[in-house]
Amino acid sequence: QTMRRSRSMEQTGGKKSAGVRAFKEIPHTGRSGWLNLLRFWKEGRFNLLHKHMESTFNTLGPIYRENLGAHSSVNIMMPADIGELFRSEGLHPRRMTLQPWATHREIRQHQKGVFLKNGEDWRSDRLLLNREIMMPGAVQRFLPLLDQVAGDFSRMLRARVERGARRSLTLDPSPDLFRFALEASCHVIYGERIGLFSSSPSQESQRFIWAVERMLSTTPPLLYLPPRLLSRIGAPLWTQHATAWDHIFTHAEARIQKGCQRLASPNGGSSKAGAAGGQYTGVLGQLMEKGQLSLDLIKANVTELMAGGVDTTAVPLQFGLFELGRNPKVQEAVRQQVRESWAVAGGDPGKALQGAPLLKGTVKEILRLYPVGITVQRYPIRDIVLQNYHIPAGTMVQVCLYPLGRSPQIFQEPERFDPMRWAGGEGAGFRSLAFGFGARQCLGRRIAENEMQLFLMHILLNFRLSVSSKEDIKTTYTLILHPETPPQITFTSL
Ligand code: HEM
Repeated sequence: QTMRRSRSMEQTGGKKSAGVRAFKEIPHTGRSGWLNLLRFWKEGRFNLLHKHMESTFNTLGPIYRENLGAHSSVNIMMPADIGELFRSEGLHPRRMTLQPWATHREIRQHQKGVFLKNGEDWRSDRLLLNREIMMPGAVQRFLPLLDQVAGDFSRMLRARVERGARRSLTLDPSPDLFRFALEASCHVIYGERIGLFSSSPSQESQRFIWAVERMLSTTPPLLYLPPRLLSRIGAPLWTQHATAWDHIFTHAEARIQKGCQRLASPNGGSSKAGAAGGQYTGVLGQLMEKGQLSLDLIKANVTELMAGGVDTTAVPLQFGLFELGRNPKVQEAVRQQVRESWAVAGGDPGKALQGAPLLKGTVKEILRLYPVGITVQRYPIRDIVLQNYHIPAGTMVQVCLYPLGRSPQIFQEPERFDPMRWAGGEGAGFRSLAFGFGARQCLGRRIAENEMQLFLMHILLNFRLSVSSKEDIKTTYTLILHPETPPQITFTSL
């Protein structure tokens, strides 16, 4: 495909102006969405969507259109274009609706949380939730809870490692990482520890972890087919998807009921918001005490937070342990800073993180190379011009995070795992976007960032990490990006 542009656009410096005539068609991967979808299906390309995007940008240039089934998007990756998209997202930014999720809520008559809502309804709920999840005061409240879980995880692992004669253990840490992330989510959201680091974690939790994985993996193929039709004919894929969601709702419902009972008990509530006997009782407790959201909306949002909060942190931590293991010098530099900071922080997790900016850089670096969600979508509310192409208002524009993070046009030596790069100017302006951007960015961002940093802090204080092979990990996409085969990591006690 040749990528020709409007001459008059180039003459006006890329700004749409009165002199602009026809805009050329954006390069595309094929005109028919249904033919494209069939090709995707036949070639098993759904699981390699991130690689497909990367190679398409290499072939067609920094902007292209893709039609898949009934969906059509303009795909972009350059920071300047993303900035322009952000400026046109409006007061109620919209991303692509995950229709199978929405259909599940409608069929089961559940309320929708902020992930699925739009317009003023979304905005008013989101502003209330921000106060309990995103604002600095909320972070101060939940930081000690995350620190406790991360510290306990390290102690549990240390005890296992030291049971052997060699003070070292090689394992696939992914099952432990999922337990860590679920334990951390339950502590922050319900104010409750659920004992997942014991030798016999509950079956209920194992089922929850399984259900989230199944719900995620069945979403991408269902996105392109009409879920209402599939539910009517009882298609197996739809049945699996809906059953997985039902499990997730049942798990959340049980925890919420427990939380309600605890808060209603004589010493459960107190004059302090969200506190039971002066104790922080998690996001659920805060929301219930404030009473600004109805109980049904609290349930809907808490369920979404639980569904969105486990794999999204557990999976990048797998990649992170691997990258630190295969880059011993980087690992040592981060550990050095963490040790110094920990020594002066006096057990205060907030202070410890503040004094170790390389931890923040490490998390950014993990998400640059392995963004959990590979795209962020927006529908601009006004016509915009990207790469000299005219994009009408209402077009779905996708920011493609995987190609962005690995582009030599955007990052120097992008293949190098280098947390230091974020300390310099390289990070400025729409480059670190794994959590999205603007008012609609990830609601769990502060939880996730702190959870991952504290996890890595305790691991680096206790263990040296190594890997037997430095080969790149093959990745696969099932709504989130994860390793095709989880890497083995060697933990050696320090
Ligand atoms: C490394 C971990 C995570 C990553 C990379 C991530 C990424 C994202 C992204 C890209 C979005 C869309 C943002 C946008 O459209 O601009 C999003 C939305 C969201 N995320 Fe996360 N997420 C992570 C962890 C979490 C956690 C731990 C939770 C819950 C505790 C969570 C809950 C949500 C919710 C509720 C939304 C929808 C927000 C809205 O539409 O207003 N995420 N996330």
